[in-house]
Amino acid sequence: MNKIAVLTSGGDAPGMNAAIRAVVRRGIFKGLDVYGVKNGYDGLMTGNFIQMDLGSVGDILHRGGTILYSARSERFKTADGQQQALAQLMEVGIDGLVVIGGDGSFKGAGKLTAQGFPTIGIPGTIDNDIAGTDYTIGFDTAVNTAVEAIDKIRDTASSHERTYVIEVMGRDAGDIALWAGMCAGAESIIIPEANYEINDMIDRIKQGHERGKLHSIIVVAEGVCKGTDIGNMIEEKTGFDTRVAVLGHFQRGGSPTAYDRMMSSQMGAKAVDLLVEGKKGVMVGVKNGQLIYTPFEEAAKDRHTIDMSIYHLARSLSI
Ligand SMILES: Nc1ncnc2c1ncn2[C@@H]1O[C@H](COP(=O)(O)OP(=O)(O)O)[C@@H](O)[C@H]1O
Ligand SMILES: O=P(O)(O)OC[C@H]1O[C@](O)(COP(=O)(O)O)[C@@H](O)[C@@H]1O
Ligand SMILES: [Mg+2]
Repeated sequence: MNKIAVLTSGGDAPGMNAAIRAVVRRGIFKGLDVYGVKNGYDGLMTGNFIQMDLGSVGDILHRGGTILYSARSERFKTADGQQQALAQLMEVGIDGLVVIGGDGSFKGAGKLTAQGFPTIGIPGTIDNDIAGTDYTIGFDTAVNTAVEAIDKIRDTASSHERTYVIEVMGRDAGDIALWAGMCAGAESIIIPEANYEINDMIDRIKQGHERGKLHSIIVVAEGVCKGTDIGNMIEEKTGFDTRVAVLGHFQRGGSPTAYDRMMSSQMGAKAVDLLVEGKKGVMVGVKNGQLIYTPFEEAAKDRHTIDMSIYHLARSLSI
């Protein structure tokens, strides 16, 4: 293994830059030439490579986003697109590729491995929705951003005695909603992993009101429904003054937390070490605090699980 490349793909996540830095610096430390691929799989197909030196990743550890840019590429999903990417990798003489991204990106990386090209994945998505790892880079920062926003909304909700529905990100997963809801003391948390009963939620809001709790915070994961749908139902069934806030892409930006920087640094270095050891077709992950790796197919086969004990605890603490 002499030359490796790294790219970021799918939705960006705070900590991706820290992971790029770790891949580049660990690669150079191990005597490798390291290339960055710009614009994810799009750049792989068009040969948008740049050689990275130690200074190229200076001053990025603390920055959100990704200096390599990210993309979602429909063309790369085709066999033709994948052949084109392999041809570009051959032309530059790249021996191994590190893909920082989410579940979709690893399906793509798996296709390259199936053609014999060594690829290693690093889980980078705010959604924390990847099986084979307890943690994905960016989740902690996104949750902290959401909690900070909800705390601020609570101030005004309380002053105006309003009910607030807050829609957070999570395409198919409720992790951000669960953690943000728990940590910001939401009265109800609505996630795709648990059946929600609208009447139960309404009863909880009404019971709170009867006890003198005149504002309520409901957190809903975007994967369940729109916050406005819940807001309209609440207003209709309670008559309480209700507002809806959609946190949106705000959750994807910002300086990564210390935890995200730590995970990015460890996973980035581990990915390079695995390539050097001759591993391919695996995703780096963390289980019970230990760095591990899982074949892409296994990570894709299993469904990511959420800790439902947190859901039940949150319900019991927000009565
Ligand atoms: N089945 C697939 N085969 C090949 N490439 C894929 C496949 N699924 C996704 N990809 C590639 O990975 C990119 C990122 O996937 P996406 O699901 O958008 O984000 P994420 O990786 O964050 O989950 C897609 O735009 C596409 O180029
Ligand atoms: O940036 P886009 O294309 O609007 O995508 C939004 C989606 O991306 C995410 O922010 C992150 O998801 P991925 O990491 O799978 O790309 C989801 O929470 C959200 O549903
Ligand atoms: Mg995804």
